[in-house]
Amino acid sequence: MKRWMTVPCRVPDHAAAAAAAERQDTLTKPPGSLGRLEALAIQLASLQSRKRPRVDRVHISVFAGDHGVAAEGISAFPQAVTGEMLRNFANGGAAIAVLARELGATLEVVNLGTVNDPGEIPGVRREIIAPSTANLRHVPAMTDDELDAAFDAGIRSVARATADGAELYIGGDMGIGNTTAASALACALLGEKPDVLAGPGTGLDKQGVARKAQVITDALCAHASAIAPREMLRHYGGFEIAALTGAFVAAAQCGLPVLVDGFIASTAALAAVALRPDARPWMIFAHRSHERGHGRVLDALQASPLLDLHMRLGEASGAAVAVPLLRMACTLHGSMATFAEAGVSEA
Ligand SMILES: Cc1cc2ncn([C@H]3O[C@H](COP(=O)(O)O)[C@@H](O)[C@H]3O)c2cc1C
Ligand SMILES: O=C(O)c1cccnc1
Repeated sequence: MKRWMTVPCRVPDHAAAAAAAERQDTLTKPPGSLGRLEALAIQLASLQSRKRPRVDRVHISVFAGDHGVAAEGISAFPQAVTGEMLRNFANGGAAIAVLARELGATLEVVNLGTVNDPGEIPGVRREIIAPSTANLRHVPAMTDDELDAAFDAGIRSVARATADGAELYIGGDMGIGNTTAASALACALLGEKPDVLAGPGTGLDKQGVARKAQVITDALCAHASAIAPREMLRHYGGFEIAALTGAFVAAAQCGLPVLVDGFIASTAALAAVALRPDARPWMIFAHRSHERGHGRVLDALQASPLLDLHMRLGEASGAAVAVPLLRMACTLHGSMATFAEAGVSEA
């Protein structure tokens, strides 16, 4: 285990949570009537160590990487799409680019290795590890060095977010074939069967999903010796998945709250919690993806996501859509009048 992984995560500020809870009960509403918005404001207060939390400054990092397992025909789309989407992120046409603009969030896109590499593009960071991971059906997806490089990419993105004064960190994924990698990783971490976790991804038909489940079954058999979470991540993961794992641990270590996106990001979060259980309090789960395995992963993390919009895109899009809810929770908490201020009678 590398040294950074041994650094403990910050402990949420329970006094700030208590102060925020106390303030909630003085606001002009029946106590508890704003439901989960109250809990969110209190949780953010404890994570930001502030009586009145804010999520004005949002940092979004989208990590892209290709997957050797794409050779097994487990995606409805060709592998070239990963590289092509990098241009679309940079040109502002991808879903997450539109949402980040709408939110006034910082969006950075990190190319960790794509077969159809677009080269230098303004607005895309090049942190190439290799053109692709290896085919996890037969061999480990990554070498030790590649895994560490992917972790580092995630850790560095958190450092940039912190330096930029971010109040919330969001991580996203782009990588054709990554629902297969994430499903395999989740199967390994949870001891679950492939047909419970494998879903259509970008739109496989029934036969395609059955093929995908078989590929994962073969992988679990080939890598039965990968027992420790780090080894599971190395054997089944991808560059972008490992970067997200590294980022989530790093964010928890430096006390930056994380809003977790869909199936891919949640599986990276599951790996992060397997590596460092004290990272879990720093995660807020944005939405329930329509991808089949997400429910099982959320259950394992004891997470109740904020939204269920049947989204199944990744790219951090589901997390971005949930940001306005966090902002409204903070604004209500910070700006509502108290009973005393408004001259309203209490119960
Ligand atoms: C145009 C396009 C944009 C995307 N943005 C995210 N994904 C998402 O879908 C892919 C995973 O699904 P699978 O495992 O079935 O390949 C990943 O790239 C993920 O980020 C996209 C997929 C496509 C096709
Ligand atoms: O929920 C996700 O993260 C997801 C689902 C399908 C395809 N790509 C990502």
